[in-house]
Amino acid sequence: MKGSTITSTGPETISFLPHQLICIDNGGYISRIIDQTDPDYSSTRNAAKRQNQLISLNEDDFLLPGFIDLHVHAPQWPNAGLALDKPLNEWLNDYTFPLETKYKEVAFAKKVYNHLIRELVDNGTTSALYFGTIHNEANLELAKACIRHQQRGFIGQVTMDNPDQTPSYYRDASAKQAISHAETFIQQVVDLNRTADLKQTPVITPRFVPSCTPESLAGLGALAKKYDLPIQSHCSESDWENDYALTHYHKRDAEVLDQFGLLTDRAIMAHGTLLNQSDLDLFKERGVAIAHCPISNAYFGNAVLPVAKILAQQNKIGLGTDISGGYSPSLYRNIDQAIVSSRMLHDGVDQALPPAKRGTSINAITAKNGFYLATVGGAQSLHLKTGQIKVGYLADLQVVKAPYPTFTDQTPDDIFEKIIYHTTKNDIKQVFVQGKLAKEGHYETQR
Ligand SMILES: O=c1[nH]c(=O)c2nc[nH]c2[nH]1
Repeated sequence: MKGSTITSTGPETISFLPHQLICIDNGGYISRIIDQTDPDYSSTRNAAKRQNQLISLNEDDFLLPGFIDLHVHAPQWPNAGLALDKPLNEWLNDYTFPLETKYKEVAFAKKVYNHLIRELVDNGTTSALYFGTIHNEANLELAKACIRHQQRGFIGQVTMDNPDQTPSYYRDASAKQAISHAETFIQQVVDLNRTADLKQTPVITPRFVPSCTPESLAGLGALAKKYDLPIQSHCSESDWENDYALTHYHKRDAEVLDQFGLLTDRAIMAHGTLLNQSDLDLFKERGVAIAHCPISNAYFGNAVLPVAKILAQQNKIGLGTDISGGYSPSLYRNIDQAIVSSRMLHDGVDQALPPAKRGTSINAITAKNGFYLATVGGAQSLHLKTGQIKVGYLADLQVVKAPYPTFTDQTPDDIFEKIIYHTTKNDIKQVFVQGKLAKEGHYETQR
């Protein structure tokens, strides 16, 4: 591939390099990056051209790493944009659970999941961490849709067996049955992977503390250990959820998950808007990552996650769309919202207060911080060697056409910021996952 690359090199930094040749090996890894000043540049480019394997980007195209979405409720895609003004508990009971129960029909699952995965890939998302439903067969359709559309999926069979907090029409019959279904799903994905080029990963998925019994939480902790698998759940996502843990376990939400062996360095906890300092310290000690879902948090979070503080104290953190608590399938829009929310956290929101009392001491985040979360932060959270354009890393890439013409001279930082704020799926011309084309562009090879 020949063109300009933009990649995150740290929370505050990017590298912007024009005229690069990115060589990708047969396994889908970046094997070499050659600068135009390198004596091998012309011969390598010409050899690729002769073999009909050169993809050349235009001057106003840029090669970025694919994005990593750390929190998607796949079955909620038909509800994206609905009922966001309801409180979390009401939203779950009146909108979300009635929809999720429909996935007992495999044909419905197949239709929705194929549409969703296509949409996410078209928006530049090359890896994603999914909540499915309690239905084994539907979850398997989700894994198949990821393979079909060439996306690296991490897929959870959701566990929710607490009769006090789940409706009778949508719950696991017992803790024992929930654990057995979770184990069956792990084996089904292992079987599916035998014939798949792009491997999918099963994920241990207690929905959240309120919807599980202590027995299922303990069983899932044991299963995660037995198979050494990633774990996902929600943690301290709202006042209601925090109060539930305090009332029922006399512990904080994070401490309950920890008690059951669910906070490991492969765990990714969604939201965390109300994590306190001791929770964050516990997360850091255990290596737990936070999936920051800024659009969803604006509706259900009851607070703004202090991202600058979390980055400064080096907790693991990435970004999630949280479909359908978040309405947008685009991580670009979630980066934008993360920046906007952080500015409001810093400056404050109550205009009746004097400026000195209005905000907080937590700094606003930048486009570079957001880009880091959507790429490097996500990759670290999932233990993936991707998220950067770097030798030895997976070639998970997106080709973005600068959304608007440049009317004036622009620095690399200007170009980068405009891409972050303006890119829509129509500006993403091609997407590659593990070196293979996942979104068709209109490129001629060999230009
Ligand atoms: O944003 C959310 N979406 C959900 O589906 C959910 N379930 C528990 N807690 C949740 N939060």
